[in-house]
Amino acid sequence: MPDTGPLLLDAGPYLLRPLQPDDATTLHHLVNDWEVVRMLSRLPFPYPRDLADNWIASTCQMQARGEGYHFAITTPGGAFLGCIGVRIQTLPQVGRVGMLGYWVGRPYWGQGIATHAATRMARWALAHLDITALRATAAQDNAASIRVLEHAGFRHCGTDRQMFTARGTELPVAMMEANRTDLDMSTTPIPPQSTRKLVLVSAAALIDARGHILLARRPEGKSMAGLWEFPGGKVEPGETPEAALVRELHEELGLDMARACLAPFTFASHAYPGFDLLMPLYICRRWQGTPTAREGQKLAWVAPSALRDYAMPEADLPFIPLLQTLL
Ligand SMILES: Nc1nc2c([nH]c(=O)n2[C@H]2C[C@H](O)[C@@H](COP(=O)(O)OP(=O)(O)OP(=O)(O)O)O2)c(=O)[nH]1
Ligand SMILES: [Mg+2]
Repeated sequence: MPDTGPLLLDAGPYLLRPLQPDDATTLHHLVNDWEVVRMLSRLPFPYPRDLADNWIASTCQMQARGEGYHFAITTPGGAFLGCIGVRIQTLPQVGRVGMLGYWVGRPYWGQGIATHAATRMARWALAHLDITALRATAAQDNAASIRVLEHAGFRHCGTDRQMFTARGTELPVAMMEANRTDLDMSTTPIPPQSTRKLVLVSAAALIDARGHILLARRPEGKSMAGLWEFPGGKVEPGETPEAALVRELHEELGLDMARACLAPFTFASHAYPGFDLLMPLYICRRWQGTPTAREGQKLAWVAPSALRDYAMPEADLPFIPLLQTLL
């Protein structure tokens, strides 16, 4: 067994420690959740209670034999949040690699826990284990997990298909890899919350007499080029969100409208890899002029039921069901 140093790791505000037999009840309670299990390739659903005991016992054996290292993710106070682990595999041509896997209980989603844990675990594994690289797979429909791996410094290295026991079918997966040159072992890659940039963007759902919504396709050269968005743009210093939107709709589409025609509808709050987006979405049914693509963007009037056919930035996805309900 390699010298791994103490197996109590700090992961930002969380802790990683080896699994213990008395974790079984909480582990079972959190993992026996369809939304969790459906993203994990080898786990059955329902997840039987005794599997939790057996799994924890097997992680102790794997660790003793130097075959795998599995940790509980906890708060500093010891509350159990999820699991993360690396299992060593020897692949032809590649040699020994660590397969990274993790899950976080649904009540704790959206807090960056998996990112902190994966970031720490990846660095720990490459620093302490005799492996050439770490690999991980995530179902293609698990965007959150793919983002976690990207944040932790993994690169996309291909696609594959994997059996997902709970879903009873093979699914496409993203294959991701990180080696020692991918990860800057000396620094903590997650910026502290205070250094992340918050970007305020105002956007509009322009709705015509038929109840269709105007989408604009972000042009080449802009970030997220090719995705369909709600027209709008960044709020400049000193501007109100409404004034910014009136200005943007004029600049981008040649429309004129009164601020009073913008009705606040909902907002998006989304953590992109490089910044946090806060984006109020206004509903607008009255304007002057005909929307004209002034920035080389494509425009489309889209029926609410067809919104899902247009690839959108991740931040916008929660808008779709809300607009479908409204219209
Ligand atoms: N306008 C708009 N931006 C969105 C949407 N969804 C989403 O994630 N964004 C992101 C993309 C950008 O990072 C940011 C808006 O930036 P932008 O590039 O459109 O800003 P802008 O119109 O002021 O243009 P620029 O002068 O900065 O190039 O918000 C959306 O539905 N509409
Ligand atoms: Mg814009």
